[in-house]
Amino acid sequence: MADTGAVLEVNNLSVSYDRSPVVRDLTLTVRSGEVVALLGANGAGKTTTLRAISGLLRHAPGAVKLGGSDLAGVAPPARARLGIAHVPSDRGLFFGLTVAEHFRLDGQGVAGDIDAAFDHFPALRPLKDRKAGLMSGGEQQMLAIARALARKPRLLMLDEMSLGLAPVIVGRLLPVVREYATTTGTGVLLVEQHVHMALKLADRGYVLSHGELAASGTAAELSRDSALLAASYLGGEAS
Ligand SMILES: Nc1ncnc2c1ncn2[C@@H]1O[C@H](COP(=O)(O)OP(=O)(O)OP(=O)(O)O)[C@@H](O)[C@H]1O
Repeated sequence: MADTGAVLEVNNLSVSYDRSPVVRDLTLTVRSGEVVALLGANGAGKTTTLRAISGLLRHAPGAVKLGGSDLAGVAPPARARLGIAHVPSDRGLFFGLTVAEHFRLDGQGVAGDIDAAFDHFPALRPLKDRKAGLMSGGEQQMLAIARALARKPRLLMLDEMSLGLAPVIVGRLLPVVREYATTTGTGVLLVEQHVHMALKLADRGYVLSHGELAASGTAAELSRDSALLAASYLGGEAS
């Protein structure tokens, strides 16, 4: 088990689109081996937060640190090389490419790399030569996550991995992520609509409301405070 230092530190992060602030003064931490849930209603600023951490949106100096190093001014590809893997909600796949070709595209072409990725998701193994566009939503999400894991990230960010998937499928994917974090020390920041499912396996969580931090705590604490979660969530999923 790796050390438990902070992999990601977000300090007073503020992000604007065309000068309208969308994320305000957000501070959060993801430690090595932790799964941290980032929760909140539609439009609360979760995706914007992940995009700023990836370097796709500008942020102030000191607002995003990876392993203690300030990432201000570091471009997205360089952040990826430093160990940030970001799986966007559309999964970032190429429908005309096969499973194996996705790994080759990422420079993970050797059999050992692909095999290690398939160890996390054995269901992908027989689909090696299948085009992503011909796979089910669950299989596509497995590929998207396996691709990210094959890069052995220090920080894995998953945006709405459950989008379009049946809860039973999500219930199979999330434990793989949990196990990966625990065994490798990778920190995971998980944006998830299925609040209860996320809090069941997360260590801690942060709740965003209108771009600001509305609550934070251990997953157990947040799960108990269903009134607060529901209030922050508008949709009332937390009841
Ligand atoms: N490219 C953009 N230009 C302008 N405003 C944007 C842009 N992307 C998002 N927004 C706005 O920023 C706010 C936060 O959006 P964001 O996607 O970060 O929320 P979210 O919490 O991830 O919600 P969702 O679950 O709907 O994706 C919303 O009001 C959204 O309309």
